[in-house]
Amino acid sequence: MGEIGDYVLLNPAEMAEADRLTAESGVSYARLMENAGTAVTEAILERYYQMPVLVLCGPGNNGGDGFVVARQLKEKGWPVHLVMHGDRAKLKREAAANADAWTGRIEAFNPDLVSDADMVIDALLGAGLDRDVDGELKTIIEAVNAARKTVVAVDVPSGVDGGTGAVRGAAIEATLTVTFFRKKPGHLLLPGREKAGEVIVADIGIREDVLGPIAGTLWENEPAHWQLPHADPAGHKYTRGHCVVVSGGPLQTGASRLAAEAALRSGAGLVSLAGHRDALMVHANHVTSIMLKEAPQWSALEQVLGQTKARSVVIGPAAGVGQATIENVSIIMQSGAAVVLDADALTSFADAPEELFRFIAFDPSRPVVMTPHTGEFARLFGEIEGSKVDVARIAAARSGAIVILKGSDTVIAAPDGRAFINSNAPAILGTAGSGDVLAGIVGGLLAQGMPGVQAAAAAVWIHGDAAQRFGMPGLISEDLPGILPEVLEGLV
Ligand SMILES: NC(=O)C1=CN([C@@H]2O[C@H](COP(=O)(O)OP(=O)(O)OC[C@H]3O[C@@H](n4cnc5c(N)ncnc54)[C@H](O)[C@@H]3O)[C@@H](O)[C@H]2O)[C@H](O)CC1
Ligand SMILES: [K+]
Repeated sequence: MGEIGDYVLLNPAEMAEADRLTAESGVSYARLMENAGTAVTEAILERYYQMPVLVLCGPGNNGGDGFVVARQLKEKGWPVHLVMHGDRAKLKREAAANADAWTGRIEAFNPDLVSDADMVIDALLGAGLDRDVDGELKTIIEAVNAARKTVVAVDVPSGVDGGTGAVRGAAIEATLTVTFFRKKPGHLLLPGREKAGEVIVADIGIREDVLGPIAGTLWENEPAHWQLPHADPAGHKYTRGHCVVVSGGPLQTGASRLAAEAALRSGAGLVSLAGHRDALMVHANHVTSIMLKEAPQWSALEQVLGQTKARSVVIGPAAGVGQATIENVSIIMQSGAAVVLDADALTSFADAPEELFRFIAFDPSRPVVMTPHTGEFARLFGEIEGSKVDVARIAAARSGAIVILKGSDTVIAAPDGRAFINSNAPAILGTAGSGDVLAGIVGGLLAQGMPGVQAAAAAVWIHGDAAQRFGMPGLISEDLPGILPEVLEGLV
């Protein structure tokens, strides 16, 4: 496990600042570019035997890195062709110097060069991408993608915005991307993540201490960021916290039961399902260690929360959209318990999101975590401009809740601006009930007193790791709670 700072993600402006601070400390840009090219060459030599390679260089420093790679591979005896897009005479300083040091030809693009190569090095555009790709550049990118060669991208696949993961017009589909110093958000956010292939981070001599002044608040979600609650040897089920999960009606009990099972498996000392008697009778056919508490309406739920001393409450999974859920949310928000708002608990406020945000503001001392997918998110927050990280951060600030914006690139954002991009979730996790399990894991961790942001980030990672451990097609949500002990054992 690394340090938190290892997982910070730098957007292009922050990366430029890292370069500048490094240059100030006496490491030249020429040295950084040489090191960048060398890192790419080494990654290639570690993975591949010699083969015919086409290096594509663009008009900026990304192209400069390409000239370094071309020179080094040629020195190793590789057959290298090199194409430059843009005007050779306009290359600046270090890029121009490396173009001068290239002893081979600079060729004009022609699709046969792609067909004749077995590997393509993509050094067309990196952090300097500032507009959509079109014209010859787009033709080159499309020709490379159509040829299905091994493609090694320098820094980011050209056309992917390193800050947001957006594809600007067209983007290279890389097999391997070698980036420098730290990953960029665009390596983890879709669709950029799918274009990048394997991502490796190379040390090019940028000093670690430059991170201090940059002080990024966006990280890849990794266990280094959180500490699971210790099971105190002197503790008992009451000290490990009681999580109450609100049930749906008798024909909609599965979702809340999945959440309850996940909460218990995540280490909550006690878990209760609360709802109508009819629904509890259905649950009774399925659960053993989970308790059942009658709470046909908000006033009874208030009593249950008091009697159980609930430390966390999960509401939403098939809870029903409408007034009853709104009233339940209102009562839960005043109980002092940490709260997980999912699914129907979010949709119930589609017409009056400000009312929900007022409930959240009742008591800023207890965490509220909301777990929307994109549809639920839009119902509460409308259309927000920006990357998935921007959007989640704005929603967290506006609502006062910790927002888990779900997807294969789930983003966790806190009202104070801290955010995490999760990257360990396999595609098999997109299955019915998967979100209910996630809500339950968050509830289980909150019941044990874990701070809200950490509980949210840990739950998302644990959920992804459980699916990875299942590792086969055919995963159903019922499989997940049973895998949680294995995941948790790996973390303590
Ligand atoms: N970060 C580091 O420490 C180091 C980075 N290196 C490499 O440098 C690039 C970033 O270089 P920069 O010159 O800033 O940008 P680019 O090479 O990505 O491109 C700028 C160039 O491209 C033009 N341009 C932008 N968008 C388009 C477009 N859609 N179509 C056509 N042309 C476009 C723009 O006008 C400029 O002319 C970084 O990624 C690293 O690879 C260092 O070499 C090592 C140190
Ligand atoms: K590139």
